Amino acid sequence: MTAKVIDGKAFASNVRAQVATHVTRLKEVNGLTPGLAVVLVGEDPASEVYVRNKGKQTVEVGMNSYEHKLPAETSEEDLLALISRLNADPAVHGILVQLPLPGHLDSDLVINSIDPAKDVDGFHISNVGLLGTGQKSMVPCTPLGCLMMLRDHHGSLSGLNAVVVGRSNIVGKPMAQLLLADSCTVTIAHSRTKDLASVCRGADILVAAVGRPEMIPGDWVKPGATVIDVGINRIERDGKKKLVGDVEYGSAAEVAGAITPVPGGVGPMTIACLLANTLTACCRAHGLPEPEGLTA
Ligand SMILES: Nc1nc2c(c(=O)[nH]1)N[C@@H](CN(C=O)c1ccc(C(=O)N[C@@H](CCC(=O)O)C(=O)O)cc1)CN2
Repeated sequence: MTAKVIDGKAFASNVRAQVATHVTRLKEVNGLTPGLAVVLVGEDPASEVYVRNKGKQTVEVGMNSYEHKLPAETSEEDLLALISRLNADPAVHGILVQLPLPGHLDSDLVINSIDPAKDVDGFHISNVGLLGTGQKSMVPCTPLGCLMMLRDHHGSLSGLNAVVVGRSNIVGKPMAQLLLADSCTVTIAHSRTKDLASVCRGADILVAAVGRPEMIPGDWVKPGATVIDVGINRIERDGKKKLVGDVEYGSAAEVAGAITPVPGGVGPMTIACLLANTLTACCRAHGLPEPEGLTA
């Protein structure tokens, strides 16, 4: 079997087009323009690229983008003061602090200082709790993107065996909650899981989010399974720099029914879902109906 390749770039472009249509209507009918504030502390090169792309795509869908670039040595007090101002600003519907933060800043403290209604990353402890208890929340962007692609491919996910490899707060745990809410039977596996290979072989849906280059080979994949590769690992091979996922793409694509590539799979969906979440936050802030198909 050769797997169907799930094209995240095309999917993300479609999500952005839907967001743009809603934004146009919000402006025309309600006189509202959703606004997203992105805060970057320090000069991490990958983060700078992500933040630049976030700002560019925010403007492209017709929203207002507010970028705050702070020096690496910014104090916690100054960062919290900025977030407090953004929380109070009615033009800002979404706030995002780019991760990772420099080591002297307490990420949990910073994230939990964001107004949960504006927490478009879905990382605030209130949103984590709401998601875990099946209540309306802001949903983390990467898992939301994975869910959209899975729903599109399968229709219903009900009753499917899903294995999520990785237990991070940003991807693994929220992904598992979303799959559970869609009535999958969910296993969260990780580096200490016994016989990880056979756990993975039981998965109809295999989500790899461990951050270890090509850790999952094709013979861990159940024939016909859907493989969602969240890994973004920069490696050097034959003297060339390369981006690979957590799954060994070549061997897995021979066995799987469908698979996301790296690059061009899950990655582009992260920013598309950030825009969708900002739109959702704006609609909720103004008591308007939420955009259909763009939330969990
Ligand atoms: N506050 C947050 N910080 C971080 C998040 C997040 O969701 N919120 N996620 C990642 C970085 N990230 C967005 O911030 C992100 C990662 C990857 C991509 C992407 O499009 N990847 C491309 C490859 C791009 C490349 O060449 O590097 C792909 O997979 O095709 C977008 C956004 C950590 N921090």
